[in-house]
Amino acid sequence: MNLQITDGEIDIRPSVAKPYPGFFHEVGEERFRKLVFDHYESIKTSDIAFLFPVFDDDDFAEAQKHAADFLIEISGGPDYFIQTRGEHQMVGRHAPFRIDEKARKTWLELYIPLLEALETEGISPEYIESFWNYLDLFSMWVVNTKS
Ligand code: HEM
Repeated sequence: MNLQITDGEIDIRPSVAKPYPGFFHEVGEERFRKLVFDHYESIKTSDIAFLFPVFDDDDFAEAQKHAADFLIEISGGPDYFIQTRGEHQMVGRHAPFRIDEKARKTWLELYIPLLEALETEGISPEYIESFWNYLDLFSMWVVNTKS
């Protein structure tokens, strides 16, 4: 399975394909939520923890839920994010946070062991890769600060 991080550059926003719907269907909503939950848990002890509301359990749980709702929606699941948060506006929603290329790479790296675990659980590598490719490219959109 090929989970490589592409070098990004500030203000370069590539076109991005959504993950294959087969990824969400094969993983299932419960396991998908656990994936995003686990990613946020690993953020807590990472170099990018300072960007997130790690000192407020309720705010952190809300952030976790919003991220899962969004990724489920983008992966072909129910439109939870639009219903509760409105328009996606991901660039604007990330604008208050100083996100540089290094932070992006850390954010992505934290997904790698979690996605490798899905492969060992029997999820098709090509589905996992399609989700990864989405994260790899779309994460470039939210970089707003020079390293
Ligand atoms: C594919 C890439 C990404 C997606 C799909 C994504 C998605 C989201 C979503 C849906 C939210 C919640 C927005 C809201 O409900 O208002 C969010 C919040 C946030 N994201 Fe991202 N994100 C991505 C990449 C990143 C990266 C690379 C970083 C930083 C390294 C980052 C940092 C944050 C922060 C700090 C918040 C605010 C947390 C809070 O609610 O306090 N995101 N992201």
